Amino acid sequence: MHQFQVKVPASSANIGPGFDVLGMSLEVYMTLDVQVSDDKSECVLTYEGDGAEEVPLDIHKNMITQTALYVLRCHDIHEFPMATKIHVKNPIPLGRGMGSSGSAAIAGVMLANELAQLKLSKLQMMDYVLMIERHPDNVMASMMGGFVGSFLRELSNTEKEAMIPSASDLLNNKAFSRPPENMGRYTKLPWAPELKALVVIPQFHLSTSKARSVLPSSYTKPDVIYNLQRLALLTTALGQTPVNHQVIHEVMKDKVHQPYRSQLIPGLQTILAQMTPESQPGLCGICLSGAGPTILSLATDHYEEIAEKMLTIFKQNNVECTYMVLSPAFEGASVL
Ligand SMILES: Nc1ncnc2c1ncn2[C@@H]1O[C@H](COP(=O)(O)OP(=O)(O)O)[C@@H](O)[C@H]1O
Ligand SMILES: N[C@@H](CCOP(=O)(O)O)C(=O)O
Repeated sequence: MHQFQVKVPASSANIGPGFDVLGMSLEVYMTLDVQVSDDKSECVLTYEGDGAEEVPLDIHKNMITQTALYVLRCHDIHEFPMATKIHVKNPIPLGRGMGSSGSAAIAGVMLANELAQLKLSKLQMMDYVLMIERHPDNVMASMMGGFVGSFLRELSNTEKEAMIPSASDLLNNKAFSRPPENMGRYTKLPWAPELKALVVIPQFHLSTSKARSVLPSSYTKPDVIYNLQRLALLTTALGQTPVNHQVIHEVMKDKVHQPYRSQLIPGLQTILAQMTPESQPGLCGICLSGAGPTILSLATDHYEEIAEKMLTIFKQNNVECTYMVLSPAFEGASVL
């Protein structure tokens, strides 16, 4: 009997101006409890947690097991070992901007790595994750842990061909290509210990693909410079202690994705305009978490007051929410 547990944290990506660059892992974990026995029974997938009514239990339709089967196919293995039993416990809200799809892709790659004893490192596993997620910010933070900056190296023309099949076609075995090697690069960034993440989670879903589809294909030079200036200072400001609330608030502003996504998230513009360190003691910065609709606030205290103010504004826009106060998950994804 081979037993193991895969544990993957949620993430909050972008952190304002760091679109597709910055992300932080959050102490909300999805776990997979896996048993492989010697009997000849079928593979069984069970699930509890967010979205239980929508997550498919067919291993050829569930994103976690589809990802695992894709990784196995890349190693000329075409099925799970007989009698593999996988129980998923997932508190990460689906489709809310807390990295659920990234965490699912990571879990699937780590599942394959363990089942087939592929002995892939975290960075080697990231190549497979990036064939599914295609941007490194959320998944590098979940995989490596903490506050993380990342980028994708330039690919050769041959390597670019490997990226032609869509993630969906790879997952559904409608196309096949192996990942280019060492695609992702990252660095762990300092984090001020007094900073906590307050996530206010609207009850409606917003798919990342939808939220990416409303972004323009080009930007003005002033808007690019606006984000570059803030991004450069943000990576330092979040690591300095004591934190400077006013500086963090200013350098967490964005003009690359949030203005275009506000049409999809009622209340976002009002919240970003009204929530400042002056109006909300304890608040540092505030931004969309990933592709949304969740909003991330970084604060040093008064978390409940900050949350209640945002819940009120969302309620005025007919949006019901929940909230969590979280620290970064500094250890990232793991197999126990
Ligand atoms: N634990 C999971 N198990 C299976 N599928 C998942 C899981 N988590 C996420 N997904 C898939 O990813 C989708 C959400 O991905 P996405 O739109 O990128 O939103 P998010 O901001 O949560 O990453 C879900 O609708 C589901 O199809
Ligand atoms: N940079 C991406 C981040 C998506 O994060 P997710 O948690 O919503 O999957 C984007 O903003 O599209």
